[in-house]
Amino acid sequence: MNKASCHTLLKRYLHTTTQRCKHVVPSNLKGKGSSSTKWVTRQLKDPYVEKAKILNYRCRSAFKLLEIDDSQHILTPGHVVVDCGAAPGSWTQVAVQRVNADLSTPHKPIGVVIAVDKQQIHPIPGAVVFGNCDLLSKATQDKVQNALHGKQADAVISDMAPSATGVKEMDDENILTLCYTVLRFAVLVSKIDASLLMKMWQSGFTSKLQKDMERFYDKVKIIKPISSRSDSAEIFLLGKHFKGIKPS
Ligand SMILES: C[S@@+](CC[C@H](N)C(=O)[O-])C[C@H]1O[C@@H](n2cnc3c(N)ncnc32)[C@H](O)[C@@H]1O
Repeated sequence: MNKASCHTLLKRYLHTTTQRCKHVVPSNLKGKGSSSTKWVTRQLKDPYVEKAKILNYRCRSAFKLLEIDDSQHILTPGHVVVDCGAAPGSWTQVAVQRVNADLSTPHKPIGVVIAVDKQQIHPIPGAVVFGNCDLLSKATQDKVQNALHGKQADAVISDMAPSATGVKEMDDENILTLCYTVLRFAVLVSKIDASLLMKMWQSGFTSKLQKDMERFYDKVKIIKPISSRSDSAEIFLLGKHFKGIKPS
């Protein structure tokens, strides 16, 4: 293949992939010839990208949640789940499948999944979606709480991440702000025994966050799924068995 047709092929692939999973193209790579080519090459080699296309997931991230849930059992038929930072929607797709999976008892109540993101989310059958809604704002948090119609969440899951600036200290602080927002929100909307799964970038703040989660959850562990790229600082903190808020 000559250089021109290779470039056309990569451009076409980049176009179709970004239609599915816009946020995955790191903004600092967009428009930069060799870096974006490197990114496309990595995508082409990534088996999870291909698998996501075959299984109709909007994003390769689906496999991280599938993998975590297979071993940790966070999502159960009938569950109420809040998915924070949900766009383009692959975690929501997985959650909808898992909370509605019990076909053996047709009258069992079906699960509820509420998805929220500050970007647009295209409709996901079986989920209530709030796109263009920033979870840092009280208005968004109120909207999600109202959509729960008095129910409490069995699981709050968050794959939220800020746009990376490239300045590590700033990026670490930005994701930490998101994590504490999710923790506070989870404490507000969760039922006793609920779970909280959230993404964090490994940093000096990780153990403090883990300790703070332990005030509210019986068990807190750090998970790095195989499907999470090994060169990424991404980790997931999982809190299980929400203890509720004890009066001090
Ligand atoms: C890695 S993506 C999530 C991918 C998603 N879990 C999936 O499987 O499709 C991170 C998302 O966090 C969202 N996000 C970042 N800050 C946010 C905020 N303050 N409120 C809501 N969403 C936010 C971004 O817009 C982005 O869509």
